[in-house]
Amino acid sequence: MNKRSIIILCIIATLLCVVLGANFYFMYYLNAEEGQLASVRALENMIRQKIRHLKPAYLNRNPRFFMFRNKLLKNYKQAAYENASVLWEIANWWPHENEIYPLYDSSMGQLLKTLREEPITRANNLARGTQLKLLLRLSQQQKVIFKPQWYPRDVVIEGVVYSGKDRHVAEVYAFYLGAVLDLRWTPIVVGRVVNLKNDLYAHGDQELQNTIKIEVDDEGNETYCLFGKCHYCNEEETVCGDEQHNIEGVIIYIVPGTLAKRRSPWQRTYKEEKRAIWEDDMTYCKSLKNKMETIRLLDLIDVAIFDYLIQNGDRHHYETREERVVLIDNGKAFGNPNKDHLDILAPLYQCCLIRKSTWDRLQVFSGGVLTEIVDRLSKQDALYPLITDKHKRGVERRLLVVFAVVEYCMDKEGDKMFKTL
Ligand SMILES: Nc1ncnc2c1ncn2[C@@H]1O[C@H](COP(=O)(O)OP(=O)(O)OP(=O)(O)O)[C@@H](O)[C@H]1O
Ligand SMILES: [Mn+2]
Repeated sequence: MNKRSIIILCIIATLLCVVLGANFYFMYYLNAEEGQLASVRALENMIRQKIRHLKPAYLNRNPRFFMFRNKLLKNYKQAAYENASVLWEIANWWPHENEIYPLYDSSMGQLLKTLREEPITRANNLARGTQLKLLLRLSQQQKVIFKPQWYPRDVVIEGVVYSGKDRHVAEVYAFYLGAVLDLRWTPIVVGRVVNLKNDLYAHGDQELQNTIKIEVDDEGNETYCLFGKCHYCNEEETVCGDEQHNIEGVIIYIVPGTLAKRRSPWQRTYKEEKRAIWEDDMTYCKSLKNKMETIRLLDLIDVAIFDYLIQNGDRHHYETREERVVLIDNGKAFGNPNKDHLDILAPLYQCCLIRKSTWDRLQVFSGGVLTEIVDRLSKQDALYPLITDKHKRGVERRLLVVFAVVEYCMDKEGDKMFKTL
């Protein structure tokens, strides 16, 4: 062999190695990805299987429910009051750690009435977060947050789980659902029809007034449209009043105390082409269990169940009050009643842990009772019915999924999955 042939042979060998190497790497990568996909699918199949074989107790009404129903209906029933200031003072003393209001308190029904009826005496833009919201003052005293209506109840938001703007009624629903499930970690919220002209523009500062467009037609009729001031706010996307200048919205009581914001370990990438580690790694919770206190993990698992029921897939950050998790910002729930994003439940099925009290409470509201009681409680709200029947069926369907996932975990972990922290 001459020198030239040797060089050519070497080049061919090197090229072969590179190509083969790349191929092997590619094949390895493919397999790894397939493996991950397979484990997610296997889990989904397991859950489907479990749902088909759920025990009757999960499907039927629980007789223990009646005891809870009467107390709930009594506690949240709107009641007359004399002095709103006194009630606000009481409510501002209520929060303890992440419990925003007590289990039972005769002031709750009165407080709800103050939020529905006390006059709005000041209105400003509130440029916190990314969505349009206002800071209102009631009776020159209590500050509350206002989120307006963007969509009719029956609109189906297509696309990814965090698509679209806020669904105002979701905040009210979250309040009652939290009360029912004894996750009293949400702000107190009521629906309210407010007048864009007389309540908001008339009591708005210059800045708010500058973000309200007033159009007058040929007959001299005015239309008021608010676009506000926030990250996503722009003059093309407005909330407009009807002929009387009324708009729907929700009044969110401000949680007293300091809130701290933290990145969720199950945060999405918010890029459709990029998946987060937790989305494919079914052992993701293992390392978290070492890094995070169990009480925090249990809080986040409660949050996951809550969010899954209402399909809030936008909890990129969670907030804490005195080191416990609060359920602030539930506006992105109820986007699409036909779709269940199982991955919102990842904290539950990846960690296979749940607070015993949450598990007991969920079972009290089996058999269609959960949406029934939220419906009964919210009958007094100005925005009733808060959600469509399709959404209600969605909540009930997902409750069964939660039961099935816990059954799956019980197979895997036994009773040690239940914690009392
Ligand atoms: N009821 C409340 N009590 C106290 N603080 C609140 C309350 N609601 C909201 N906040 C504060 O205002 C911030 C923004 O509110 P929120 O998260 O509802 O807005 P958002 O526009 O939906 O935000 P994002 O785009 O991040 O989802 C919260 O992070 C919280 O710190
Ligand atoms: Mn939000």
